Amino acid sequence: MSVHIGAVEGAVAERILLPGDPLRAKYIAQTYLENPVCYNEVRGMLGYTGTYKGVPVSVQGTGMGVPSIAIYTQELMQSYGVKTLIRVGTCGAIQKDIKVRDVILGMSASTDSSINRSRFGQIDYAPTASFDLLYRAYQVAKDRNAEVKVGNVFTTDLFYNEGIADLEQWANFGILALEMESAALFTLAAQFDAKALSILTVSDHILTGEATTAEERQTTFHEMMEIALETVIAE
Ligand SMILES: O=P(O)(O)O[C@H]1O[C@H](CO)[C@@H](O)[C@H]1O
Ligand SMILES: O=c1cc[nH]c(=O)[nH]1
Repeated sequence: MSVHIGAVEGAVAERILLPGDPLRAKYIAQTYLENPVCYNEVRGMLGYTGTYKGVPVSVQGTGMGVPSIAIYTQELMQSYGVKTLIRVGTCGAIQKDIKVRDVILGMSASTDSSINRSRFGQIDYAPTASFDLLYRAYQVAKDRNAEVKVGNVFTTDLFYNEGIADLEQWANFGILALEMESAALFTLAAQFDAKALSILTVSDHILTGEATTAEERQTTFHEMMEIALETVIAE
């Protein structure tokens, strides 16, 4: 057991999907995994292990934001030996040519979070996904004829950022979408010599105001879930 995860040793697979929403974790486990067993209910942050096409795979909710995902991913790698981590999250698009429900592979994650400034002082570290996972996910998407966008996402501490964030500047510098966890995931995976990637579905468009419902975010982003599962078992 670790501080925030109640699983016994060996109960978590080396390969894991990480949605922010614990009910998305439950949905993925019950929809895609064979014989899913719930290994964690501490704080309602559900975690399951089962098999996907015969390969042991876990799926663990991480909660929202950098501090929350940092706790879960560090404990998963440090206490349970997790080695391959794919975030399956939602994001808000800030580019005109990206639509609601599009899938984004996060290659890198810029951030306004202070967490890496605490770690690295004046150095601007560049949180980067695993090339192996990114390449594999891109191939999986192409084989399925799924269009994916690949690029730099923005991990923000502020979900409600009206009047604070300069979205136009971020868009002009190539940011595809905003979310709240990838920079921490990529940084910690590097520290623990693990591989990480973020696969995101656009749940809302920040420029147009188009949005999906909580129910849709929980249960309908199948393209992202299936690309992630096919990628994680190939590692
Ligand atoms: O849908 P998830 O994976 O939680 O991701 C996004 O949704 C939450 C905000 O609504 C943040 O966690 C953000 O990163
Ligand atoms: O972090 C997020 C997630 C979805 N939509 C947003 O605008 N921000």
